[in-house]
Amino acid sequence: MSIPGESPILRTIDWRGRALSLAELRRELPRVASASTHDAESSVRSILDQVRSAGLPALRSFAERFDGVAQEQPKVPQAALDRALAELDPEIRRALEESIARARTVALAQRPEDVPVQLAPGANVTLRWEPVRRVGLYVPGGLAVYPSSVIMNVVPALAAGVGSIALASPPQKEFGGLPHPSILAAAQLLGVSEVYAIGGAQAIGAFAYGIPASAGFAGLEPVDLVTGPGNIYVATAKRLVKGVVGIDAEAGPTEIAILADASAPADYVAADLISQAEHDPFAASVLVTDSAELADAVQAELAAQMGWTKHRERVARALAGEQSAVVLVDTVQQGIDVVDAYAAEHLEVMTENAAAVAARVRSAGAIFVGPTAPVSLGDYCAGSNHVLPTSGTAAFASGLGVHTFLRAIQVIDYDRAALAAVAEHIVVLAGAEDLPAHGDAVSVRFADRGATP
Ligand SMILES: NC(=O)c1ccc[n+]([C@@H]2O[C@H](COP(=O)([O-])OP(=O)(O)OC[C@H]3O[C@@H](n4cnc5c(N)ncnc54)[C@H](O)[C@@H]3O)[C@@H](O)[C@H]2O)c1
Ligand SMILES: N[C@H](CO)Cc1c[nH]c[nH+]1
Ligand SMILES: [Zn+2]
Repeated sequence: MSIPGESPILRTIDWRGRALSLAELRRELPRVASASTHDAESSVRSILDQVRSAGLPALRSFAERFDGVAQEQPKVPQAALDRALAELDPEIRRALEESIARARTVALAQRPEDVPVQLAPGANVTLRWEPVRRVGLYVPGGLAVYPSSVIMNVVPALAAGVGSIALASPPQKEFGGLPHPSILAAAQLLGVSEVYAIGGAQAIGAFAYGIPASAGFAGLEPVDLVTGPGNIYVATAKRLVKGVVGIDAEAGPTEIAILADASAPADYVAADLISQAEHDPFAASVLVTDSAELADAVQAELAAQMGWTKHRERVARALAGEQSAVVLVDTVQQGIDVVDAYAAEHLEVMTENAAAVAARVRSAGAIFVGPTAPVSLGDYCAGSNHVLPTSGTAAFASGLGVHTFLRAIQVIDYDRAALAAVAEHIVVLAGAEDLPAHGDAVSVRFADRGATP
């Protein structure tokens, strides 16, 4: 299928006959978005500093500079939320409602139970799940607008029992400086009324540090946790405010890796690679295959499909970037080793016995099994969450879910007899650590206090 003389869309990394080295893989298939995150760091740091020190005037100036919007204050009035839902296209409303229903079913089922453990009569340790008090949810709106990300952020937060939710999305010039109406409508559908027209790093700063009230603006209370996806500026800002507030995983520019063998339909593979490349020029699309024939067929399909795909310029930049490639391997097992080392945000498995192969994968934000589970399904309507770890952080981080919005509190409840049973061990260990006051704090409870006067 490859067209002789036509240059391939994706570069090829030939890993056949080579042992896998994580360091080499990282060098040959770099996360360009991650490298650019470091470049963005100094400008993002300055944005955050200005938001922290100047508050509202800084937000105004960034809205003007980055979004081309003259903004008095960023809070979206309730009337605008009402209007957005009233005017929402009924077909889009039905699709959003289906997406919400599926996400909610999954999120509610994933709520963990408390874990009470009795170690002896009167000796109890319980793991108690408590929702985060107040969260700030970011919904992107630069190159594309993401009402689906409203759902992915809000539904698990509500399922976890978060009591206070603020949401921010970039102001849009063509909508009078408000976020896109579909975003407002999705927020209103979910009952979120604290919505701000703030984009990028400045939104993350506003959530982390809060914005004091001033004339005509009631202020923005700082949050305890910031979640949500975004471009390199958003991802960098989240990384920089971590510690001041909690963050979910890094959910930066989108990535798709596809592990496929000769059984995979080349047109599906190409369509899926393009689907995620259309998010961002920094998006990564990677095919890992043991079939040189499939690789050729996918290259030809990419060339054909790029002829008609709407955002072909963005897609072409993403596919031509160093972050995108075809990786040729000897076997599907070697392919599993490569995708494990790569730890993609999204991994599709399109091989014979896809479920069995997927079960052997250890690192990915989400795994899509077989030819009828494309990433687009998870983006909108699978019931799974599309806010997922990027840049290899899937090696240690998870996608957004109810767990993101919960904290595990350990509750220790020992009665006197239960404490007495371990008192000696505590005194001994405290002595071994040369922290005798720790032992004394136990011994005092068993000392004879004499008769009460
Ligand atoms: N990993 C995930 O879970 C996930 C999910 C959905 C979307 N995404 C990603 O989210 C991103 C959305 O990006 P987007 O750009 O469309 O929207 P965005 O809302 O993330 O970014 C737009 C904002 O970026 C800021 N900005 C633009 N240029 C800037 C500059 N030069 N300096 C500082 N700030 C600047 C502006 O404030 C603007 O409002 C894409 O990369 C997409 O792949 C990731
Ligand atoms: N693929 C994105 C996650 O990286 C999510 C998304 C939203 N809309 C379309 N796609
Ligand atoms: Zn997508």
